[in-house]
Amino acid sequence: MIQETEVIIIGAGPAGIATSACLNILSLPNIVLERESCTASLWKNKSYDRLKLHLAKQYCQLPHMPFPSRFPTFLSKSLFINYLDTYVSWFGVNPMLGRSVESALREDGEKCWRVVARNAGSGETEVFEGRFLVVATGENSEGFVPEVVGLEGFGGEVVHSSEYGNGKRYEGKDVLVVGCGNSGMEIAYDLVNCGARAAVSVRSPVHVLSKEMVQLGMCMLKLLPCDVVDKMVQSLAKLKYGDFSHYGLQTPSKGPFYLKRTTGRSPVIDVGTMHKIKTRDIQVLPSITSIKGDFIEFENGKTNRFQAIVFATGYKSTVRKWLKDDGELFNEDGIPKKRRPDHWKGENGLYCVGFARAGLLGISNLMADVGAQKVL
Ligand SMILES: Cc1cc2nc3c(=O)[nH]c(=O)nc-3n(C[C@H](O)[C@H](O)[C@H](O)COP(=O)(O)OP(=O)(O)OC[C@H]3O[C@@H](n4cnc5c(N)ncnc54)[C@H](O)[C@@H]3O)c2cc1C
Ligand SMILES: NC(=O)C1=CN([C@@H]2O[C@H](COP(=O)(O)OP(=O)(O)OC[C@H]3O[C@@H](n4cnc5c(N)ncnc54)[C@H](OP(=O)(O)O)[C@@H]3O)[C@@H](O)[C@H]2O)C=CC1
Ligand SMILES: O=C(O)C(=O)Cc1c[nH]c2ccccc12
Repeated sequence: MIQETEVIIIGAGPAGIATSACLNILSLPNIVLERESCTASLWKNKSYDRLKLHLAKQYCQLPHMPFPSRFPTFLSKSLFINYLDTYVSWFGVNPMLGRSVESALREDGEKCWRVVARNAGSGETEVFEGRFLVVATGENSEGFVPEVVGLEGFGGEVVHSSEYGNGKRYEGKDVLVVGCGNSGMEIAYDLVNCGARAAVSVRSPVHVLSKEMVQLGMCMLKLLPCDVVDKMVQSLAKLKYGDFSHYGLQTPSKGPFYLKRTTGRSPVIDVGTMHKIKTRDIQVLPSITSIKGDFIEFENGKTNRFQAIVFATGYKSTVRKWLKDDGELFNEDGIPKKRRPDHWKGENGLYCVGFARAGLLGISNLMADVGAQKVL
């Protein structure tokens, strides 16, 4: 049996549920397909316990439902999840859960998209057809772990940051966190607070700002050019944190907001990690070259023993595995070829949401991007 609708939305994270809500308001029939057993699975099941939103709440709300004024400026994960659950029920979003999309294609001459999904309950495949297809599977669909010589022989525990809840079971252990993005830097801090000895392996320069500096920068960007804002927040960062190069952390030559705009890479928003690096409670180490048993060798030639590794090495989009005939919308990494605000619209009824390289802010801005082009 083929299930027919107007719009098929793949993914029930913040982007997918926001899209369905907007369509429900317009009374446009839609089906949301979600591979996991709940909505917003990244937030509910694949992020560490102490996670808080780094951006102020006005940058993280979904369309048509502002956060209540009683909510704090920076929401905890649980408050954000409560908000998402309320959003889903308020706008009648009703995803079909346990449906992992295996292919989506639009054959030549056909007027609709045909989507095949595996039902986790029955194990059978199901077919859906719709005039429009919205890809909302996210930039963080799958954890990325790099190939490291000798990793398979490592004796300790190895997890990706998406599997890390908290540091309780690492108490008293030596743990290496690979990657110094927001996940890696916060997990290292959490590990030390839980009684582990943590080190972070860093391969590239990184900006570190406080959440207040980011908030100030975002306000100033409405009035001032990016390079001026970058200079101001970098001066504030230097005043607050000082020079971290002698601890092993270099600063990029381009500014933090310029890099966010041009590459999507976020600055690290410090949650206390920098102080722990200063007090040498967290060690900064260079890239890994190889692993021999429990010993990990680094680019500076030094070798240290670790009992666990957390790969906080980022994520991959999985669009390329199942989306066929996407025209020119996505590149080979499953990320839109065009930059915001032109990134969301493909051809033949194909759209994507949540790929603006701007987190929740990109989803929050969705209606502004669409409105600016007068499509709806
Ligand atoms: C640890 C962590 C913390 C973050 N914190 C912030 C933050 O504080 N602020 C911020 O702005 N951004 C943050 N982000 C970025 C985050 O990705 C976005 O905020 C937001 O979750 C993106 O929403 P999304 O709906 O586009 O993607 P997701 O939330 O990833 O949702 C995509 C959904 O698609 C489903 N899916 C994937 N493939 C398939 C398939 N083949 N078939 C069916 N369903 C599928 C997934 O199961 C998932 O539920 C964070 C990311 C991580 C990893
Ligand atoms: N509270 C919040 O708001 C939070 C937000 N986030 C957001 O979620 C998204 C994902 O963040 P995150 O999980 O930190 O992933 P990121 O992609 O931001 O960071 C990955 C890190 O791993 C490094 N890395 C990748 N491959 C290798 C390799 N082969 N060897 C060594 N290092 C490697 C990268 O270095 P390189 O720079 O050299 O590529 C980078 O430092 C980001 O947008 C982030 O801002 C995450 C956590 C908390
Ligand atoms: O949390 C993220 O990864 C984001 O992309 C959110 C975000 C959007 N614009 C920014 C500018 C500076 C820091 C974070 C963000």
